[in-house]
Amino acid sequence: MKEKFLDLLAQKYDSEEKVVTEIINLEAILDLPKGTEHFVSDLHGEYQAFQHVLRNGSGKVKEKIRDIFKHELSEEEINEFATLVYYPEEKLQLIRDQFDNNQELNAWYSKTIDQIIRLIPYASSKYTRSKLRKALPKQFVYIIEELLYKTDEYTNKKHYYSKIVQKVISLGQADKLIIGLAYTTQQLVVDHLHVVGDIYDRGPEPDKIMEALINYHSLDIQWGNHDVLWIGAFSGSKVCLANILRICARYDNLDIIEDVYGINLRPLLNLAEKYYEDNPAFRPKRHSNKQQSAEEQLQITKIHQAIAMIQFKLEMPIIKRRTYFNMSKRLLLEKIDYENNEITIQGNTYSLENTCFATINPDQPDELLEEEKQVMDKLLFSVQHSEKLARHMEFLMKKGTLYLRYNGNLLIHGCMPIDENGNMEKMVIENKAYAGRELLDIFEQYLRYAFANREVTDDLATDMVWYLWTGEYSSLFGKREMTTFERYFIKDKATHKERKNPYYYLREKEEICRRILEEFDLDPDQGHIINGHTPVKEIDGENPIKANGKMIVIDGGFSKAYQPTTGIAGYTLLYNSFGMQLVAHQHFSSKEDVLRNGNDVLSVRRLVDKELERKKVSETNVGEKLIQEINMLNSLLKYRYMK
Ligand SMILES: O=P(O)(O)OC[C@H]1O[C@](O)(COP(=O)(O)O)[C@@H](O)[C@@H]1O
Ligand SMILES: [Mn+2]
Repeated sequence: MKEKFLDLLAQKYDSEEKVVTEIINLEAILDLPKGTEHFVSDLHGEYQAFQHVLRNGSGKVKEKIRDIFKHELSEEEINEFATLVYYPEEKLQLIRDQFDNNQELNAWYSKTIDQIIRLIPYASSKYTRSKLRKALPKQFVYIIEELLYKTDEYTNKKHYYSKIVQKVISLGQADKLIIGLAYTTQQLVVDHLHVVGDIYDRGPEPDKIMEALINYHSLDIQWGNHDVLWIGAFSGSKVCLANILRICARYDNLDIIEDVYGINLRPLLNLAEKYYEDNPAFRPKRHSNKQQSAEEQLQITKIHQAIAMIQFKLEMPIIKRRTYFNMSKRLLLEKIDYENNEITIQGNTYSLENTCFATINPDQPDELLEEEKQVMDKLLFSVQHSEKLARHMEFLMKKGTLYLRYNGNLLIHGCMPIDENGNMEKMVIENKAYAGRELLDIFEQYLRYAFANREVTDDLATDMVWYLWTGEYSSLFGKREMTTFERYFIKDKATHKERKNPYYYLREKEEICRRILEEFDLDPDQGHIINGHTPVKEIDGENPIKANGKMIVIDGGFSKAYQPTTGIAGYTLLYNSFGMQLVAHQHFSSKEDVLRNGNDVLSVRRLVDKELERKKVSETNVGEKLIQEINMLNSLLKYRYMK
């Protein structure tokens, strides 16, 4: 077996020199400082704010510019230059408009090309030449390398370099070169991105975030509860589908469904028009600047009710067929006194407000009307046949996992379900108990199975994806129940409360975090848990760094809808060879504001951890793989060349 494998490897490395060169190359990489990891979470459709953070590397781009040019450029010029690196196309356009003759513009080009060429070696100092080459704009690799590797000792070459730059400008290539190098810089500053969940829902442009991620050079995703809801819908779960439509209606984002993913909402609208009226509890949240007519608002309000009622009905058969989901408390449509418009929950009776029960048969409240059934069948068909959605969901599956162990840290969107004593909570699935890492692994297996078998819509795997959205032992939800029904129909706020898993107070304790890290076979002295999911209320003095630095919560709320409660516009985390830094972002106004005023509200930094010695690639996940490769190549060297 081993010989067979080595024979195959020998096809690629077909000479002694090739094997040796690769070994030397890999050994050299192991000795380089580790690349910068960038962590973001809870993007919630806020593409503009997200891409800004992505483009500025949470402040790293400006930091590099400042390091090099602080003695040469004013703060204003540094801001200008940084903006050019973030948004090269738009910034170039603005700059071109400022000059009224070509001579001045060309002088600007020449100065700028020189500056950006000086930035590249600094930004790439941690990488091999080959990695840098891969990050360069392809059409200009030769020219850029000539410019990069100039040495001042041969002054007679100086003329030659300025000739190259002049030629680039006179041939009208300056813009393209600057744009290419700006993206190279962005790419060099962050080596790898982690998206710790919740790309979808609430904000208006999750699809654009997905496109940006698809085009990003290196990343992984830990699914959030909202992401699995979309995966569930695509995998055939009608209740997940009803939920995503309900949330889109609630946040006035139905154009994502219709215009972006091409799903026809007409049948749903017809149903909604037939059975529903205006209803204050279902009017869309006004959080965008979108202009909307009264008629449009009314339509959305009706759709919102139609789909919410379908959702409540669809939940019931699942709760009944999966008793171990332990959700019988959520069979609310059965607990309603339809004559008196009241509901009794755990012995307390509440009157119901803003009800819209026209499609409910009180004798069998979970029964869908024939029309409702047809609407859901059509919607599911269109969802599963949307090419764009398929591409986005496939990418989520390819890059995503429920949790990730990476460079000693545990990345997980929500929580590890634990009890008051910090023990891993057990869930019995099909007569077998699972807890801790095993539970998360089985959840992920079900999710992958549901995705692979999309034509089946009511098997355990498909139901389980919905459980991940709302079940008490879901590591993504982390609460005991979701009180959507109560929030629509019951005034008493006490019924709206969603009790959190004990994890959310116990994670303040170092001891608990250490136990969880151990559960995942991670070194508790070295590792951290990195969570998203729960907005950190900076406004109330909540600290995102918990448990003596073992726990870091980076959901500061990109989501505009949640910013008033957090008082901040999101946290991100950076982890480079010197340690970890938490970055707090202020409210992002707009790209236009950044472009015109260089307004790039500087992020506050908090040091999470400082490495005593600079961390090298050899100590990382990537390093581990490289060491394995080196071992294989050494075996090949022995086997083939007797060395
Ligand atoms: O703010 P909304 O739209 O009412 O949503 C509230 C619902 O969202 C959730 O908080 C889940 O979403 P998050 O993952 O963003 O917290 C539920 O627990 C809750 O019922
Ligand atoms: Mn979440």
